[in-house]
Amino acid sequence: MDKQALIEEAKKIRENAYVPYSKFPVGAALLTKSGKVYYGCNIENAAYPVSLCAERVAIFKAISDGEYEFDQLAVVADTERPVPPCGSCRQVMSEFFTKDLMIHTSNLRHDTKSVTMEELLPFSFSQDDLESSQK
Ligand SMILES: O=c1ccn([C@H]2C[C@H](O)[C@@H](CO)O2)c(=O)[nH]1
Ligand SMILES: [Zn+2]
Repeated sequence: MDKQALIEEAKKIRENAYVPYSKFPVGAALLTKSGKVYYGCNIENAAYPVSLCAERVAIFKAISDGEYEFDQLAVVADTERPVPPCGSCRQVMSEFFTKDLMIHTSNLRHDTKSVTMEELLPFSFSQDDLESSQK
């Protein structure tokens, strides 16, 4: 599956978003190295901060299936510019994605900005930092 097809998948799953509060549906499609696609949409809650973004739903679904090898991620929302993932999602991505993994952010007009994990979250806190203090 190529980048454009993955963006289309993200656009489709966006329709399942549960967004009564923000009315801002987002879709994410995560391709594994084995060729499987994990889908995520944002799911909100009356207790606003409990809501989860589309990206994290897709990643957590994959991890809970025992999938850890990822190829690329697409994220789509109806924004003016390609939708930028939030900081919390960037941190979760950095836990599981290699620095060169491509993240394609897009809007409904298919304006797309593709960045690497390293570009999306440089100088990220990681397991290495924890380990370096556990001597
Ligand atoms: O990249 C993003 C940005 C925002 N949201 C969600 C969180 C919330 O449900 C709504 C408005 O912030 O959009 C995502 O799912 N992904
Ligand atoms: Zn997020």
